[in-house]
Amino acid sequence: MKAIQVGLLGLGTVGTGVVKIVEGHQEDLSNQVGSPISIAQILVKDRTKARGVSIDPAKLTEDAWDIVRNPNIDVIVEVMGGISTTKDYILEALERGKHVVTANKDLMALHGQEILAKAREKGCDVLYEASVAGGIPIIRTLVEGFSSDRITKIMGIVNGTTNYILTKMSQEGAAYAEVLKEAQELGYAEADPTSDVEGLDAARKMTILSSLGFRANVSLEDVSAAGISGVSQLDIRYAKRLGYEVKLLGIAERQDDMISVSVQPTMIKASHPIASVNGVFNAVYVHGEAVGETMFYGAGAGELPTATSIVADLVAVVKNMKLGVNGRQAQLPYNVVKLKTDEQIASKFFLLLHVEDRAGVLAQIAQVFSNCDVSIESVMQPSAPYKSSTEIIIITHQASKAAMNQVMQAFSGLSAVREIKSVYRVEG
Ligand SMILES: NC(=O)C1=CN([C@@H]2O[C@H](COP(=O)(O)OP(=O)(O)OC[C@H]3O[C@@H](n4cnc5c(N)ncnc54)[C@H](OP(=O)(O)O)[C@@H]3O)[C@@H](O)[C@H]2O)C=CC1
Ligand SMILES: N[C@@H](CC=O)C(=O)O
Ligand code: NA
Repeated sequence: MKAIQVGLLGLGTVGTGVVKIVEGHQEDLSNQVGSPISIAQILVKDRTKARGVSIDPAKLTEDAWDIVRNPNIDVIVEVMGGISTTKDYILEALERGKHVVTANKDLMALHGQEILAKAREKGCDVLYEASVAGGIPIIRTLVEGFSSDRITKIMGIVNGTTNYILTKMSQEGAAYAEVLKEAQELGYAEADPTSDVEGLDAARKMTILSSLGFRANVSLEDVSAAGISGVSQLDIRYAKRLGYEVKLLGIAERQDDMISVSVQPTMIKASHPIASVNGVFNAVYVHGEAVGETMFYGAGAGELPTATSIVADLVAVVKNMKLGVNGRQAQLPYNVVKLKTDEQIASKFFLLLHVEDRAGVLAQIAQVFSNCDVSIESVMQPSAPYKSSTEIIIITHQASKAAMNQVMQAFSGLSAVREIKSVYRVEG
């Protein structure tokens, strides 16, 4: 039986995992697809570098075109990362009739529609399960499992690095920079970890999830993103005291034909299942009109979990090859995005203010909320380490983002408010 020939672009954290799984599970894999799977060629930057797996050096190349233009290669597995040049390799591979499996959320969030359109034109598969929530089969779930439903909300912890950092800060009081370094050493963080900590990686993943879940042409510019670099130990302590956890949440919501997609550090009720997702683990909560609430949990990054999704996609491609149905599954969106305005996006909010500690200040603060038509759910004045000033924590009822912006603006002109220390969206 002729082996399926795979060209592997990249032999880093994920690529090494792919080699281990394809080799270690070879018998199982070939039983499922009816042919052996062989990794025929591998792209690396540096052929002399020591690798975590034993590789026949003759398979290594430093020139991607050797693989992309190799007529014997059936499937390209892209785990090298990067956007512009990588897109050229993938489009050329598709042009030549090769199927593509990729973990590259940066590329799929920015150029997914173009790549999927080319795949469809050429009758090729492009599968990208590993690109969101590493080892959790969430893309397959949205596309196939929920094909019968209308999804109204997707809420996810989709970045392992930031969840790892927030968990260590919350459970061990660890310092941000130190934990980020650990996450990098463990292979969770992106080559440039700014995209993890500033929310861009999660925004890219939410672009992919919301496009698939809402079957709409969501683009990265439609997603508002904020990261965790401003989250302090104080915020985490106050959140806990009030029964919340701080998590970097991607939140995509749909009401009729209006949607909103955002990524931000969020205070989530400790009793919500997503609040107990810790460490490098990811979770995606999906609400559908018919199914109600569901949640999917697992490792969101790391060598073997991510490689599991890559190899599962490889199996799907080969099964399609056997059935002669490649290229039929590329999901092109058929709903046109209408983004909610700030007046239409509503949530509860947490505010931590540093204010003057004298008569009438609380009344002035309450007046601002009243003027902006924002209703207060609770107020707390914890004991704070200041002399003539104090801290006030306010949790609002549901309020529009626009109304909260007005509140902030009013506070910045109020002398009794020395500083708006933090503002969080509140969920659950
Ligand atoms: N790490 C993870 O947990 C996850 C990663 N991903 C995505 O998977 C992809 C790969 O990530 P990861 O394995 O962590 O990355 P690494 O940096 O560990 O590996 C990248 C690999 O690609 C090779 N490479 C990169 N650029 C070039 C180039 N221009 N020419 C030749 N070879 C090149 C490198 O070669 P060399 O080894 O010689 O340096 C290396 O083997 C990324 O898109 C990432 O976002 C997705 C989910 C989880
Ligand atoms: N850097 C990413 C890796 C997976 O996509 C993360 O931390 O989740
Ligand atoms: Na996944």
